[in-house]
Amino acid sequence: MANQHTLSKDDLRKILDNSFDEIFVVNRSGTVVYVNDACERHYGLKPSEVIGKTVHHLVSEGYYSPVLAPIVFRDKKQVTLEQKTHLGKKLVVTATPVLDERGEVELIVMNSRDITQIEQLRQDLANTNKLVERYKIEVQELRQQQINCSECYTFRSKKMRLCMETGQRVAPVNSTILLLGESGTGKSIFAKNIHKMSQRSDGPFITINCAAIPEQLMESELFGYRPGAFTGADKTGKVGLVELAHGGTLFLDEVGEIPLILQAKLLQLIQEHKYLPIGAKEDKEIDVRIIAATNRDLSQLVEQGTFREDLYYRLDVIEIEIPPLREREEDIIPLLNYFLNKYDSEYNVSHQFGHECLDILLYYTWPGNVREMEHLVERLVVTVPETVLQQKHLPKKFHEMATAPEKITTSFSSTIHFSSSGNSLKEKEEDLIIQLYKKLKSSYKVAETLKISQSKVSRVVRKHLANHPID
Ligand SMILES: Nc1ncnc2c1ncn2[C@@H]1O[C@H](COP(=O)(O)OP(=O)(O)OP(=O)(O)O)[C@@H](O)[C@H]1O
Repeated sequence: MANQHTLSKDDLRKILDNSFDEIFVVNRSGTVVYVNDACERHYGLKPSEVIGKTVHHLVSEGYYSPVLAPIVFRDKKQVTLEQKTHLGKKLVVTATPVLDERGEVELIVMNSRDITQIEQLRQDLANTNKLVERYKIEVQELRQQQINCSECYTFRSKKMRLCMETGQRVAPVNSTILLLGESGTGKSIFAKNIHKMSQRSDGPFITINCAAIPEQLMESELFGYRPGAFTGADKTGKVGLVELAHGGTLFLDEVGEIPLILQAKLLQLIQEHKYLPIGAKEDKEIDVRIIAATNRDLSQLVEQGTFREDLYYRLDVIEIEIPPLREREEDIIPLLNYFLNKYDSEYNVSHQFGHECLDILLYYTWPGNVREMEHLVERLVVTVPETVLQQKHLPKKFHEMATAPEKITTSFSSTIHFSSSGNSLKEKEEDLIIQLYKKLKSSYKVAETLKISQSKVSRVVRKHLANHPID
């Protein structure tokens, strides 16, 4: 190569030919006057096959498109565009005009960079992102299934999903959990699931129903006693339920019922992981995680003086409230089907819910929550010989819900009567929904007729017709 300051024509050619980007020069008549070796990669043509041809010829032969030169000749400005070649390459081409002294385009220098690979990478990345999104959904579904499968926990509602997510988050730590909720909402099964999701899952899960053990027996049942601890005691002593839970989870159901005199002992157990069995001289150490549940308002019990405030705060480290079934109607059908399958396979029979029957069960407010539903479904499975469970198979209270108080006559228009002229629009709308429901006996049909959502119909019907507890 020539000295550092001057480059020969050959040097310049070498530099241009070794440029990764294509350099493509056309003169004022659109004829290619120079192209470097990159053109072989882009078009599969040697420079000698391209030089001397016009851009129009190359484009009409289909080597690449679109053509940039005419735009640059017209605008006399730099233009950047994407081009595709017949070899499937994607190029980003910047065409720069070189003007003569009269301001006319003398040459156009085009610089083309192959972005096929970048494009491919971009495409791959987009596909990967799509895959990641899909996997995220699959993982979420698997996690949900896992939750559902462990202890057969069934739910679809957002409210229950949030509860479960909190449960999952706190399962691995040892903090005490307080489960709140009406009777039958599923607090015990929820507690079992937390245990299953915790590192203690191989250990025992011991339930103590504080309301079921007579007060005078509770201390010995819970904490056990040493041999000969008191008159009438078993000579070998007794292991308490608390000790049985060692290495696992102790579930204190209906904790609000625990007698005041035992609350101090429970407090010590939670705070120090120690307790004194009856008749023992030394405390016993224990490794348990405590989950407590109540359907009572513990703060009110504290105010009334029947529950220790310090114990309340100790229990209430993480509070999870399980909503009643009437506040999560999306769970009703999945739970009904879950129990139907469960009892059908238990009793080796086969049933399905008829539409009207399902409709009625959807509007029902379930004062006894999931427990009430489970008992009802078991009863239906056992007592109904037909395959399709119908309205007539339901207990009496459900029939009342479905019966219209006024006689509904033939045509739709003749049967809709607003009950009072002074009603608000909302009341009138509800009135219409109710009357139509009494006629059509299906929320789906009402929703379809009035072009409103089925859940709205369901809400209104429940409000007006379904507040009868069942037997
Ligand atoms: N989401 C659910 N999926 C499946 N079964 C459920 C679900 N929720 C509750 N159950 C079932 O409903 C019944 C009542 O639930 P559970 O005993 O857990 O309620 P609870 O809130 O602890 O009641 P209580 O306050 O009266 O002790 C149980 O048989 C339980 O297995």
